[in-house]
Amino acid sequence: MSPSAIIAPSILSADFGALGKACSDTIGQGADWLHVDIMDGHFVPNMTFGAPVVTKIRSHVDRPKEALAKGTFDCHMMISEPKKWVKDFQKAGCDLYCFHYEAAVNSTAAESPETQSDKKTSPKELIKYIHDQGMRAGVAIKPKTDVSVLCDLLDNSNKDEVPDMALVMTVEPGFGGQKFMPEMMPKVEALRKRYPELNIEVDGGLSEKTIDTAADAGANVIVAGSAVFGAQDPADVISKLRDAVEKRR
Ligand SMILES: O=C(CO)[C@@H](O)[C@H](O)COP(=O)(O)O
Repeated sequence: MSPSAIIAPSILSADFGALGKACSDTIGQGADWLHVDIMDGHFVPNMTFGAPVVTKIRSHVDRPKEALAKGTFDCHMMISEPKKWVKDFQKAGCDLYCFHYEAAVNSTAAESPETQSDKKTSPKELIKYIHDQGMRAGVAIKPKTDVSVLCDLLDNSNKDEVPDMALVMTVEPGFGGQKFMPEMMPKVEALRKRYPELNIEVDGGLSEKTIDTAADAGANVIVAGSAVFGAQDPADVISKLRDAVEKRR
């Protein structure tokens, strides 16, 4: 049986002027996780916010002890230097640090003084580093990236270096409100077939109209920004997204 449905509203579509309340409201409306889009204006052509904002919004959400409980902060790091910010986000209350494979393989920047000699960190080293800080690690791929890069990481026998979640982007990262790309579904199908228990997240253009396609392919972690925060009844949308995933398990 595949893992249970996890609905993670993307707060990119929330009211940034009242972000703390928006986060606690969406958890109250049935969301499991909060999907927090971190953009640096370099890896993607848009900017959001950094760790200090995560610290503040974290204080608005109850945090049960279990790591994968309601209110898990699922931070989607659309940034060019993913290793540089691991410790800051851990301190801020991030539970799941999801970096982009493309950023990790291209990152050549020096980070904190302790890692300055280590100019390049491989994705598997970065996963271990995230685990060492006590967070779960996710790896995201952009639409043009082949799913085989995720399989290579997931097939590693050293569990410390294996991601806890795979994120298949269903839009080009950078903005909310874009059109879902159904042509990404073969990636999700391939992952689900090979890793029945993996948390597979899809992100971009998910709504009541597109959820069946994603759920049929095997996605169980559903990110939805405009569909939830733009809804008259967000609780109803969250419930419908969940039902669509659950009925296929
Ligand atoms: O990562 C991103 C965009 O880069 C997403 O998380 C979007 O914020 C999802 O928004 P919708 O497509 O659901 O409106």
